[in-house]
Amino acid sequence: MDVKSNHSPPVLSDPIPISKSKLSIHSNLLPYPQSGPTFSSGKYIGISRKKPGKLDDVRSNGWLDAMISSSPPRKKLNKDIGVEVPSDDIDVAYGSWMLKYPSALNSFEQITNFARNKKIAVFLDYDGTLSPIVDDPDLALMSDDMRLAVRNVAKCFPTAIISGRSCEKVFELVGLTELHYAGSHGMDIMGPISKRMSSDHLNCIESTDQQGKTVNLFQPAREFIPMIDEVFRALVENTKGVKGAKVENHKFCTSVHYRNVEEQNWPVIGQRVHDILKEYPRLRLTHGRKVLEIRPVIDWNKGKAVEFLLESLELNDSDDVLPIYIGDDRTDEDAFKVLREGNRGYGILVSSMPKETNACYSLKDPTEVMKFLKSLVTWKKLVEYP
Ligand SMILES: O=P(O)(O)OC[C@H]1O[C@H](O[C@H]2O[C@H](CO)[C@@H](O)[C@H](O)[C@H]2O)[C@H](O)[C@@H](O)[C@@H]1O
Repeated sequence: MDVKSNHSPPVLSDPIPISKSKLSIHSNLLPYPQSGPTFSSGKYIGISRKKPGKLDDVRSNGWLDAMISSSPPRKKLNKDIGVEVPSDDIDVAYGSWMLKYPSALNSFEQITNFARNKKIAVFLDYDGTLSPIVDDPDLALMSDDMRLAVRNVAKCFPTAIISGRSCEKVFELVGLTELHYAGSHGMDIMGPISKRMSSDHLNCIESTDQQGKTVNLFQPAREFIPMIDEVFRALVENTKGVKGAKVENHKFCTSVHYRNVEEQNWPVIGQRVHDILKEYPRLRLTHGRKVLEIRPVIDWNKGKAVEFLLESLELNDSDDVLPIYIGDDRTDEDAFKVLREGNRGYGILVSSMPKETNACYSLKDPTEVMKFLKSLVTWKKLVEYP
């Protein structure tokens, strides 16, 4: 199945400005390290209160560049596409970027023509996709209209939300029981009950969800819970002097937000995280939207979570199924890549800025996401009851 073949091979924009060989930095401290194997067990290293490293670390290993380029503000100078350009030029750049990643709304007919006689499965990211990006992560609420749109979609198509937040937190924010949830970048999946999945996958057990419904719980990074908790506490301690910094514990990963930190202190926050992470070779760093995300070095991500959920939902026959994944973040690229590489479905990037992506289509913001979800429901009803 050739979902969309008119796109050149994707180039990720994640900045890795210097070669790994030039500096002898441990791979977990380089930006966007490759996923590695799962480690069976082992004691983690306690944090030694050593002298903090020099701020040069975060400059030389590319962290600072990645921090600066994440979530660039609109109508300001844009460093995300490599050069600083005024906002008018950004609009022009956005227009030509959209030739490559057309609006999923304008291309709706093309998408649904392809979906005819197929089962659509919908995967949604939360922050920046269903809720707008706001300064305080605790206030990233989705609107009632959006909740209704997601609910209606979930009634028509198998639907899952795959978020960087903990499963509990994202369920608390969304509050819908009609869909499946995967938290911690897919490392905490609450999927449909499946005997085959629990026998095929280690770390997959039967459990009950918040409503007492039996679910399949898949937690491939279970053994890292104490380590993440330890690192979370160290991060809280080490960043508490930096005004605006906020640390979140997502059980299988932890996030350090710098959105509200003065830009002049970004090297400080980066360096503090760096100093802690270098004590934990089994953890790695990824960059989100003004957030540093620390997670286990295991071969698992949102792309694997999509594959796992498709299998759990018995939707992994790719000729018959069209998965659609909508997300805004770098971590969503793993899911876009899975869909693109297998020619399996459509990735839709939510962005109002030009960005390199593995997605096929784009939507500007959560408002457009909502319009797209509503259109899917209308289309489904028309197909069913013409
Ligand atoms: O995978 P997601 O559902 O997109 O989660 C990714 C991160 O989202 C949250 O942070 C982002 O949204 C915040 C609220 O709008 C914003 O303040 C922050 O700057 C963004 O990075 C969440 O708080 C993180 O823990 C998630 O990892």
